[in-house]
Amino acid sequence: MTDQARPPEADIPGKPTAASRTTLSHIMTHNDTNLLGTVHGGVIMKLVDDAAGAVAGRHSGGPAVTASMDEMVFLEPVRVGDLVHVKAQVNWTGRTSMEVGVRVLAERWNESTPAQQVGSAYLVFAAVDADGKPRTVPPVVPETERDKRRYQEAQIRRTHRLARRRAIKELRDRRAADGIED
Ligand SMILES: CC(=O)SCCNC(=O)CCNC(=O)[C@H](O)C(C)(C)COP(=O)(O)OP(=O)(O)OC[C@H]1O[C@@H](n2cnc3c(N)ncnc32)[C@H](O)[C@@H]1OP(=O)(O)O
Repeated sequence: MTDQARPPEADIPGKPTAASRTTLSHIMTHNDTNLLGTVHGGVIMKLVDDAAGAVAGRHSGGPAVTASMDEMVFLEPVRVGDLVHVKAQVNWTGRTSMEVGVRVLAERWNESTPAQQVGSAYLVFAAVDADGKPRTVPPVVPETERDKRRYQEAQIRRTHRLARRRAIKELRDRRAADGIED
C-alpha cells in the first residue's frame, strides 16, 4: 500500500463525482433474515459491496476490486419487506485506488415515513487491468460543498489507514527481530 503522489504520466482527465454516483434498490425477503428475523448484516454488506463496485467500475472505466471495507455501521435493523436503497459515490481517488462512500437507507413497508438511514460504510477499491494489476484512475472532481467535505474526510481516513498499517508492520518487525514467535 503506497502513498506516492500521482506521477505526471498519469495525468488523465478528471471525472466529477456525479458521473458515477449510483443507487441500488432491493426489497428484502425472508431469504435475507438472520435468527432474530431481521435482515442479516452480511446481506446488507453484499449490497454495499455491489453498489460500491458499480461506482468504482464506472468511475475508473473498467474492472475494480474491493481492497478494504471499513467503518461498516449498522444503525437500525432492516426488516423483511423493507425497500432498501444503497447510495454510493467516489469520495476520493489516489493513483490506482478509490474510496467509495456508501449510505444505506430503508423505506419501511408498513409506514409512510421518509426513508431512514440504517447504515454506512467506506470501501477502498483498486482499479485493475486484465492481469489483476493496479492501473491508474481518473482523479475524482468533487463539485458540491458536500462532495468537497467528503473528499477531505476521505483523505483523513486514508492517512489513518496508512499510519495504522505502518505502525502494525513496525511492531511485528520489532517482535520478529526480538525472536518472539506467536
Ligand atoms: C468486487 C469484488 O468482489 S472483488 C473481490 C474481492 N477483492 C479481491 O479479490 C482483491 C484482492 N486483492 C488484490 O487483488 C490486491 O491486493 C490489490 C489489487 C487490491 C492491491 O494490489 P497491490 O499489489 O497490493 O498493489 P498496491 O500496493 O499498489 O495497491 C494498489 C492501491 O490500492 C491501495 N490498497 C491496497 N491495499 C489496500 C488496503 N488494504 N486498504 C486500502 N487501500 C489499499 C493502495 O494504497 C494503492 O492505492 P494508490 O495507488 O491509490 O496509492
